[in-house]
Amino acid sequence: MAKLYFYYASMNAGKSTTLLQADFNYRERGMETMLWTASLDDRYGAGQITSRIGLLAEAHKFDPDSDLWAAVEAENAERPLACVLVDEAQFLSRDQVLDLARLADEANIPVLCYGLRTDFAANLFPGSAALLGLADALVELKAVCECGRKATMNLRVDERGRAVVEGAQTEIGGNDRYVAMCRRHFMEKRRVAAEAPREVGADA
Ligand SMILES: Nc1ncnc2c1ncn2[C@@H]1O[C@H](COP(=O)(O)OP(=O)(O)O)[C@@H](O)[C@H]1O
Ligand SMILES: Cc1cn([C@H]2C[C@H](O)[C@@H](COP(=O)(O)O)O2)c(=O)[nH]c1=O
Ligand SMILES: [Zn+2]
Repeated sequence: MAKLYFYYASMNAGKSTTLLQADFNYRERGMETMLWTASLDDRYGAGQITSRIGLLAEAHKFDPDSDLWAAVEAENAERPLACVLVDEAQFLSRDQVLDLARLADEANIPVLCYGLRTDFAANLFPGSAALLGLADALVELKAVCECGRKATMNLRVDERGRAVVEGAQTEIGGNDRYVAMCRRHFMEKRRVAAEAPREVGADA
């Protein structure tokens, strides 16, 4: 029976690299894959999965209205799929995760999702919460904090590198906006930022 996998990590842990490697493994054996990524993450051009080490591939784009069940079923009828690979899975809705689970259960297509566990405030993303609840297999990928511990958290920083403790959950960015850290250093940086006196004119 096919499974729904969730490969989760902080930023910079090699999620996109691992996805592209898995895709390559299937395709070099002559098997068909279907790649997806979030349309809102347009750092490298919408509809492209790019890893920091330079690998890249074209992908289908999902947004909150995308019907993943219908799109994958239609593709599978054209060319039988060995698996479906989804990057930026934290941005899936709960209903979309339910559709991915159904693709594994009813269409027998393995679905491999890659994404963040938590946001800059240590809260689960909707897609991650649904995947943690529904996936058959949870696999943690690892990044390293500046202190050498496992980096499980994502610190959002401003242009001067100071922690940002408030804001919208979604803010697209890369190494300029986020630093992967262990929990201890994540908490420490956020506490320092929360206690720092506000700059005069900061709201102007
Ligand atoms: N030039 C490079 N050569 C080898 N590894 C690199 C290079 N640049 C970045 N990396 C590594 O690639 C990883 C980030 O890969 P990526 O797939 O983009 O991460 P994620 O999708 O989890 O944010 C990090 O471990 C980083 O150290
Ligand atoms: C922590 C956090 C991240 N995001 C965004 C920033 C990036 O565009 C993606 C994650 O990219 P990855 O390197 O492929 O893991 O998610 C966000 O919108 N809000 C957050 O709190
Ligand atoms: Zn640390």
